[in-house]
Amino acid sequence: SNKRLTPIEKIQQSEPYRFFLSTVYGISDNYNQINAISLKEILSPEHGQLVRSAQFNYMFDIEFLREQYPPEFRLKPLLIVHGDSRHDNHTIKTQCSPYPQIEICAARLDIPYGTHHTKMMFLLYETGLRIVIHTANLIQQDWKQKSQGIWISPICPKTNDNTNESKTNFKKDLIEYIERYRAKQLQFWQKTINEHDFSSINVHLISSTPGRHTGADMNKFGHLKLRQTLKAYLGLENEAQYNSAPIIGQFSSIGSLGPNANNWLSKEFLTSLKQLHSSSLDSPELKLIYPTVDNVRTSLEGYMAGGSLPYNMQNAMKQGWLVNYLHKWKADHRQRSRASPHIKTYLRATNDEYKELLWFLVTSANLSKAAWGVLEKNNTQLMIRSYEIGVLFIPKQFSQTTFSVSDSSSPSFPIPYDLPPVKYQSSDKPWVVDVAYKNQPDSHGNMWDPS
Ligand SMILES: O=C(O)c1cnc2c(C(=O)O)cccc2c1O
Repeated sequence: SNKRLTPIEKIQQSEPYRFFLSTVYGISDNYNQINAISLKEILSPEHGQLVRSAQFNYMFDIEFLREQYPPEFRLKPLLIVHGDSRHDNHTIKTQCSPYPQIEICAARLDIPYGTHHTKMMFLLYETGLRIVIHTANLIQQDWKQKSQGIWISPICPKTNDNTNESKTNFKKDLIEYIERYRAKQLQFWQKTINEHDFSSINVHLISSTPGRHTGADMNKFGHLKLRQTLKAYLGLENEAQYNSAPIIGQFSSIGSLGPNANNWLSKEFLTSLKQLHSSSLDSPELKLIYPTVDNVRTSLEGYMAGGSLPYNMQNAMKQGWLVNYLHKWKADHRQRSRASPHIKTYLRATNDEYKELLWFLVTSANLSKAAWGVLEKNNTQLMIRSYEIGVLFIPKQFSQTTFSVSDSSSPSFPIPYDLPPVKYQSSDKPWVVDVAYKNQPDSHGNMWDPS
């Protein structure tokens, strides 16, 4: 149908997953209705009377952000949580100075090269508290022609019984995440989260906080939290049939992964992604989705899209072995093959047909040790450099054994890209941000010369 849905209709229709892609300027409107939402629609006054909000992110354009709030909400208290003086954040104070209602919290980054990647909103309405966890910076270009992922919680009602936990332990995990900032401006929000009933939440929280996590803390963050959650909740009957079930990682940047796959990717990291009780010998296929140079060149933004794909030559040249794992960005079924991905997702399918999923994760975390953590000191500590946050969908929490992907059966899971993934051709190269591309013009007729 060509009916334009209201923000509330979009959220109702997205049940039970509540997982959206950002709307894209330049594709047919039909593909911006179902499981697609804009920042203005997320902040729409339709959801209720806003009391105050908090915006966790990496990059901010405060004027742009304010414009996305309805005029009547622009005077409400707003807390900005950012990483200390990274990127253009040293201008945060300047951008916020005209607005006394905006408070600023600089997240401590005690480990070098860590970043505050987390992208999250706390929206406190008179009727309750909504959490939004997503992948987009708060700048216009991140919400215009890219593929971004967004999970929108129900509005959790106020309660005086602070034990109202979800079956996924979401409330406790979120409070533990916030506590790691050790920031007084977040104490109000810790208290507020505690005072709301989270029992309607059906996703697990997978977050990262900077630190050298040991002992009981080891499984609280990063890839060990994912490993432990999958182990505890996947609960598969005769799981042996899934030992070689394929795993997909999809992201918008890649860190330094070491001289070969065994260094971290296919040992430590893959062990967490494939977590099933039986440590079977068959190793599942790990397929990685990351844009080719041609994906970027032919995208709606052209080479400019590559500015948000900061995979640098210094890392790329050390890990040529990675190309064998790489697959193109292709999202024809969502009409987003040209909407460059800034979303990050990880999933496991039941088999090579990719008709059903065992689990699905949308997160801020790219493919890097800084985001997911790396085991140190003989596997007694997990060292994480950055703040990250994401939500994990497990079929059991939705009273299903697997998530159906085919549109036929409902409620099919709204996957962001086409499955099965398409391997790089021999002529394909991964996009690298700091090299020039001058032999073929992009969709705007421009070349890319970063020097
Ligand atoms: O979304 C993010 O958290 C994020 C973080 N970092 C970058 C960088 C960089 O760190 O150099 C360059 C370009 C885009 C991003 C970006 O989008």
